[in-house]
Amino acid sequence: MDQEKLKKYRPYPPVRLTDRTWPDQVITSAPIWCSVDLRDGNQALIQPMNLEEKLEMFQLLVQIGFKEIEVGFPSASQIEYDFLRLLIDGNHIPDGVVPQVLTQAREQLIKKTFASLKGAREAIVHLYNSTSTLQRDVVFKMNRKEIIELGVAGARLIREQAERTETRIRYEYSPESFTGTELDFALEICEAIMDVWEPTPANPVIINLPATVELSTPNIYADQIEWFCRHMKNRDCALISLHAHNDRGEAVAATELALMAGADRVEGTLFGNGERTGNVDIVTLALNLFTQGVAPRLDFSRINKVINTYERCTKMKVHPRHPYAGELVYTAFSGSHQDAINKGMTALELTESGLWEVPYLPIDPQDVGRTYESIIRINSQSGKGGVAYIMDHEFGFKLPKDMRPGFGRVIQEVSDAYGDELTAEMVFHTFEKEYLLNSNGYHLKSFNVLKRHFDRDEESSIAEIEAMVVVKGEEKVIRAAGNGPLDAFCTALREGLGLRFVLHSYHEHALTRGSSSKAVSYIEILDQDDESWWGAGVDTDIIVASIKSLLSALNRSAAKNKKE
Ligand SMILES: CC(=O)SCCNC(=O)CCNC(=O)[C@H](O)C(C)(C)COP(=O)(O)OP(=O)(O)OC[C@H]1O[C@@H](n2cnc3c(N)ncnc32)[C@H](O)[C@@H]1OP(=O)(O)O
Ligand SMILES: CC(C)C(=O)C(=O)O
Repeated sequence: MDQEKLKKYRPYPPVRLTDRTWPDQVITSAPIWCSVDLRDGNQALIQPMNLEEKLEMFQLLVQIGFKEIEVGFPSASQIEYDFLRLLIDGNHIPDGVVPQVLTQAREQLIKKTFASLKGAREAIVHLYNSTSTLQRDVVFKMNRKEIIELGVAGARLIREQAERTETRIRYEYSPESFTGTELDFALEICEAIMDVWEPTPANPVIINLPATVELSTPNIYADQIEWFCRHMKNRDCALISLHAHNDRGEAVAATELALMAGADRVEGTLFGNGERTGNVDIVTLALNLFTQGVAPRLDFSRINKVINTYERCTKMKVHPRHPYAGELVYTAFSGSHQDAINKGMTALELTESGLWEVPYLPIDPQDVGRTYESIIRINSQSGKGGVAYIMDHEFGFKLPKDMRPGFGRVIQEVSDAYGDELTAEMVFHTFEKEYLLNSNGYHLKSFNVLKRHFDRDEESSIAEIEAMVVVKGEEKVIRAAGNGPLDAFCTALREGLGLRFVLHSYHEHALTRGSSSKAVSYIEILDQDDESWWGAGVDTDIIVASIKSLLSALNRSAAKNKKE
């Protein structure tokens, strides 16, 4: 980049706080949450929500468990005002949920805000004015004293109005653009406002310290919050609230560190909707707590429902890689991840610890209402572990470990040629084509066990079989005896058809999914060149499944020799 352009920017100054304590703190409980989806989120939409959408969003927020919801800026426009009226007149605000409204420190706006609240049981009135050096100079053209007077005048009017209404009013003040404000000045104006409102420990004020624009690394926001909490008078009369924006992509981290630094409350939005790069994402914050074993006191156990309502109301899309919620966040395409997840899921079935410990998956998808189905998806980056996972979890085929590399290579070839993701059905179809339906060489027409005797020790067990096998379109009857039907069939193939191979390994299991009465058999042979070939066969009769499986291996070997 052009070096000259760097001269336009300067580093953010650190906070002088050498004895900071927040790095040693651990978050052990959820903060008070306040959703600002209907105000900060809504004001950033290309098409702000209409009344129906606002109501649907409000009801979603209530279902999630928010107890404080900033429902708008009722003095700003008719629709914002009407929404307050709809909530109050329509009795849509459940007990225990407090609506919050935002206003500037301007007389007409404050009066209209109170008019909008008529009839509400309780409300938080949120006053703000900008305090940063930049806004003082450029927007307000006021010095520090005048900015304090503006805020204090607004606070006085709010108190007067609050004393005249039946609604129980709680107060909130934001020195807007706090992170662009000198800390001592932010403290001075907040204390001046608190002097007007006279909060008590039983009736505390909310002091909201917003990173209106995210300007620094998260540790500096945490330092600012710790500094503020340590220097303010009457700390016990205030709830310190955070309101981070995501301009540097660090809003979640900044909020977490600032909670460690002593804040009590968080304002944010679902999926981080909000001005520019958005507000802090409450879904991520809450589920980050959840994965540490801390109750988030918000319910995201049906995340898809939350996504659907959010997308419908805001007309925004949740990114496929959004933490905890994105379409792809519980999916591994790459081979080594799939292998590790497959092993982790299997280990989980065996452990009694009750702990969720699966590589690459920090949360159990089922805890947010997602299924395991999409954990592993197959494309050209995938490996044998992922393919085995799909065969097992989607279709109930537990491929023997030594069979997996061969089928993995088959899938790799198919996905390379296809150039796109393979669905689970395509994986299974490939398995069927490669192993179960590959009857182009030897094909079983009939199979009979003529005589069967077995003793306990299998020392003098004997079986005689007769089978009709179609070889290149021609039916051939073969017979032989052996110590079991499979052994007899091998001998019949060698003696009757002149085939040369050795049976190397054998596996079988019942198929529990789909066709519950069937079994699958997997057989590995070594051909005349000592090369290994796996086959598979499915049947209601396990012996027939093993015969089919042997023919499958022979056919695969023959097809390879034909190619050469
Ligand atoms: C960081 C945040 O998200 S803060 C919330 C921002 N949200 C919104 O602004 C959405 C809703 N706002 C609106 O619809 C409009 O801005 C309204 C209705 C509130 C006000 O509208 P208008 O008065 O017509 O216009 P506008 O917003 O441009 O007013 C700017 C004036 O308000 C002053 N002002 C801005 N913020 C404040 C404040 N918090 N307290 C007092 N005065 C303020 C400005 O200094 C400016 O004064 P000037 O006219 O003397 O230059
Ligand atoms: C009004 C304040 C809290 C705000 O939205 C911000 O600073 O981002």
